[in-house]
Amino acid sequence: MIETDELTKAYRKVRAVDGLSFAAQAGRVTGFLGLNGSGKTTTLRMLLGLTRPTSGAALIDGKPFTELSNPLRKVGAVLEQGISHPGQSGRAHLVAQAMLAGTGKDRVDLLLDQVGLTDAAHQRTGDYSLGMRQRLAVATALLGEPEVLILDEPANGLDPEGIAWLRGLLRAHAEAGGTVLISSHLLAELAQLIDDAVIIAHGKLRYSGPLDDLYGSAAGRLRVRGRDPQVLWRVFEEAGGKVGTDGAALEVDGLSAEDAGEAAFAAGVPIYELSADVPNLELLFLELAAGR
Ligand SMILES: Nc1ncnc2c1ncn2[C@@H]1O[C@H](COP(=O)(O)OP(=O)(O)OP(=O)(O)O)[C@@H](O)[C@H]1O
Repeated sequence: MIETDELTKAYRKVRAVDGLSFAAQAGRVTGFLGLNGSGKTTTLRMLLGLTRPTSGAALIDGKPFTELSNPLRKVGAVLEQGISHPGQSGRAHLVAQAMLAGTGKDRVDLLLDQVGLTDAAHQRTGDYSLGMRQRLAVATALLGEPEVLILDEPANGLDPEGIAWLRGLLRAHAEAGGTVLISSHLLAELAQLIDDAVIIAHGKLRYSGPLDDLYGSAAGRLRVRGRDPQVLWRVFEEAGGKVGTDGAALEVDGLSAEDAGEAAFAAGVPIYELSADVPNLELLFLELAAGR
């Protein structure tokens, strides 16, 4: 499990991270979301012991990274891409990283296969596409068979096939009991990958919880047409809805389609049309992430 408690990092002029408390649970894939400059990388760096917190705690299984007995085996991380030497092949890069981490070279070919780079194993990483570099970075993070994965913007540069691959990999890792924390500045990029979302703005927590609950809170507006709009207007308001009209149909906020249908049925008014807008998750994310 990954946990932060009132985590704060103050630079001279900015509080990059400001009293941030959240947890990423084992067995779940957690998205760490915020606009550019909201403090994501600073938080991940504190979790990885690369930046010292001004106050508060950044913990992995209850301990700061620097106090873990075997940190490279416990935590695999992708912080920025482009860490490999451009003249080195993907395979040579992984072999060198395995030596550095003391994990042995046995898993290198298996990992190349797992991230879909077997055919490009001997190609110079300088010639890799952005998506291939992301795959290599993920392979590097997996070298020590870590329980915890921390990935900064791993979906950046991946095409739909790459996203599907990443989803499968992260899902398998979580299902095996691992903890996954991945950051992005786009909710849409992570929507298919994550179970839980942590959203920050200006270093402060704005949302933490299941992605489904976020969808729930973004319940769409209903559009209703029926035989007697005036009666419907009244019964929807009595049921707790906020009612308006676009001239052709009633527009109802704050009621589920089920509640609206039942209320109309109870009032004896036939319904001709009842539809719900798809919740605009990106809009909701932008509102939360803007931190207003
Ligand atoms: N070493 C530093 N010295 C001074 N200010 C810093 C330092 N590192 C980060 N900051 C500031 O802290 C804030 C948060 O930066 P951070 O890189 O953590 O955000 P981010 O959410 O990861 O953004 P991005 O998605 O652009 O990487 C920014 O205002 C940044 O300018």
